[in-house]
Amino acid sequence: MNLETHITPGRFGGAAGTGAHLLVEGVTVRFGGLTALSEVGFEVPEGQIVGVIGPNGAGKTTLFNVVCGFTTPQDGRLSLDGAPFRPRPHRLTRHGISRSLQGLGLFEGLDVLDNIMTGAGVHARSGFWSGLLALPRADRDDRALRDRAEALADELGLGDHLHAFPSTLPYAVAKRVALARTLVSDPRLVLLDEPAGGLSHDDVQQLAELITSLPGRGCSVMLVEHHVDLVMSVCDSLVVLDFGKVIATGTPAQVRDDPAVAEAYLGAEVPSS
Ligand SMILES: Nc1ncnc2c1ncn2[C@@H]1O[C@H](COP(=O)(O)OP(=O)(O)OP(=O)(O)O)[C@@H](O)[C@H]1O
Repeated sequence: MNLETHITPGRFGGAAGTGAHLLVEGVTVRFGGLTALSEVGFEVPEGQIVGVIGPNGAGKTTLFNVVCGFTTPQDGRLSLDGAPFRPRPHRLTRHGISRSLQGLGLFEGLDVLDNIMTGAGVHARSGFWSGLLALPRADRDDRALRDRAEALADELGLGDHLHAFPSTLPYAVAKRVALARTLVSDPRLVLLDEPAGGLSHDDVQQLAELITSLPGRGCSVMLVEHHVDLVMSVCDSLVVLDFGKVIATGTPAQVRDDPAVAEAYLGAEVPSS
């Protein structure tokens, strides 16, 4: 479906920076006898959009899970802005990182605005005790977060849906709510896992517009995606995985012309544009 809304230029609040620098080195993950990732290395430079692609079972989700902290590699290192980084899923926002998972993952009992606000993470709120005791600082923080979530919802064309519940929304709108939730913490690195899944051609166009706006808003982006056209059109560089190994890296044009990539996608068309 066509949302008939467009991304309103603007920013999500906070000063635009350059985005974080993520470095992944020598990451190996084994599940029993199966090596899902073998000495994988790549980087997401400051303010760049880096796509991770590869055929089914190549290791994309496993790599995403390593960067989110869902999976601990048997070997390898991560660093963020030059410092050693050991990701923990519930502490990502403290590092200025935000992620969107496959599908929606929205809270059915919360309306759109509250769903977006959950993306700020607990650290954005006042301390537990001041919140529990309803101290003024908790109210102030809550209002500021609410204002930020509303402004972001407006930017993403969700202003008319603030008090709707997720189950009443068309899929593409709900997907946009999930993205707004990812962005409300004002991240410096956004990790996107198949954001185009289930979207129509027009919706993917709008998603491309949003993703390409992120570096200008102080975000670096790691994009794991099956939708090769999207990846080719928005990414500064690509990492191609096959059977858990990096088989190619480079600009979209370099990767498209790489025979190893064509072979890995055997039968699948590597787009010409
Ligand atoms: N928890 C797990 N236990 C055992 N094997 C796993 C586990 N997670 C992934 N694998 C295996 O690791 C390999 C890489 O899987 P992964 O899901 O990372 O690939 P992918 O590139 O994301 O695939 P797809 O595009 O189909 O989602 C596959 O062979 C998969 O079966």
